[in-house]
Amino acid sequence: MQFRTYSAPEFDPYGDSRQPETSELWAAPVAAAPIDADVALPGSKSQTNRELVLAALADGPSVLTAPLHSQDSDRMVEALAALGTGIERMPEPGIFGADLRITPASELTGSTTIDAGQAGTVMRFVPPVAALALGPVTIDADDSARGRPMHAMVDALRALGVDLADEGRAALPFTVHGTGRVAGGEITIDASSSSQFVSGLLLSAARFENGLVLHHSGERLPSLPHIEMTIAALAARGVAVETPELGTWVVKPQTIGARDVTIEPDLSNAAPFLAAAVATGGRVTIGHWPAETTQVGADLATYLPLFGAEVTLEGDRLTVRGTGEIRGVNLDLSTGGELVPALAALAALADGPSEFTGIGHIRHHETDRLAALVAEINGLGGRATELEDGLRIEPAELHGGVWKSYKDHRMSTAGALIGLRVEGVEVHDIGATAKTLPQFPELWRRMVAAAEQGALPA
Ligand SMILES: O=C(O)C1=C[C@@H](OP(=O)(O)O)[C@@H](O)[C@H](O)C1
Ligand SMILES: C=C(OP(=O)(O)O)C(=O)O
Repeated sequence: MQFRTYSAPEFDPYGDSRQPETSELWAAPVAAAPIDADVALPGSKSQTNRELVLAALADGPSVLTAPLHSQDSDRMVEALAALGTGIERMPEPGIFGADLRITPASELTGSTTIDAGQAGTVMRFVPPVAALALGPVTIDADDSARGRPMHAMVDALRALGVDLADEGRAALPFTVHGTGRVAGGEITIDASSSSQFVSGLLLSAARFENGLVLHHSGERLPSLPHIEMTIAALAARGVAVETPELGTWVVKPQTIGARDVTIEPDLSNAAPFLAAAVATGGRVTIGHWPAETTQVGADLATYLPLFGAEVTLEGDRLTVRGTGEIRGVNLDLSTGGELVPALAALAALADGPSEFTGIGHIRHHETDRLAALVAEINGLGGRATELEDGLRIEPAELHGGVWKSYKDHRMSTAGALIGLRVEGVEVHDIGATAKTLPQFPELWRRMVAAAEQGALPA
């Protein structure tokens, strides 16, 4: 018998991840001394949400150890449970919440509504799963996220033979009229606004009757490491994705294997913490750093030395030491758009000019991140300008003021980073960090406090 045991967290040391936007201003703590801290981080959003989808489509139960518990992962759990997946919280939670046991539905069922919240991974990974369910599935998102691009997914599903009602808008909300089967076949999409269209289609493709031959036709393809993460997650479950040429992926119809997986810490959420060491000439160490990973946050180990930091990896502990100097950098961040807010905040504190390019697509993230970063950095006296596909940030004396988050978790953490060095920065809506890291305010407070009291254990 199918069971649906997912319920509100009994163990949630940091409160409800569904917390509403707060209108309060959060006084960003100033680092009175160079940061000197060990920081432990919860699981990767991108890995958690991929493994949840694959576990729901697999041929038997899977256990996820150390998954993320945040708004984005909660929305994914709820979406898959609404389609009939059994998701059970295991006893004896770790410091960041319970492990999860996922039991696939014998038949995915529709006649339900799914709320993607703000999660790009839910809005782009779940529609193909909904197409495999029997009955209509309406997918919606927060008001602030309804404008995020969905046309590539709408067109792709229709080309694969799926009946989809979108009132001609190619945007959320829309209804997928699942019949319990997807024909599949060969299609071409333009994924230049988000790699998540490719990942979302590949995750479900092995369950399509004819598999999938997917071509990307746009002028650029951002976030390639995230597509590699999708391919690696599929490979670990026995599903081969062939890439006969750049921009083409082939998946044959096959079984997705059940598998127990330990989720890595979220290395993109490591960005503001590691950058804090650079900003204050201090030290931050993050434990459980994976030796090998497809997470793009691993590139921080090559990016931060360009700003003047020293980076060392001893065992599974990555340490960043600031040298007191913060250099300007020129970086193509097309592979790692989600690192931009933290690196732009660091650049705003640098002694020389910086340029970040290859990131036009981040105008479609939680907010238009190029416009938001320019507005907020300049609002504190900085000198940031928008480029066609990026940002230029020149040195300037910054002053305190309100830093707006635009409901974007990475804007909130970028404001906190500047606030370490600039007195009087008040972040509007630090609660936005609940999207992927509900513990952020507490972890940040402890990191800053550790500067005066000695390092906290990871
Ligand atoms: O597949 C994923 O898990 C993600 C892919 C990327 O999306 P884009 O390609 O839209 O930038 C990234 O920015 C996002 O945070 C997570
Ligand atoms: C772009 C991001 O999120 P999403 O998965 O919602 O696209 C992000 O976390 O930086």
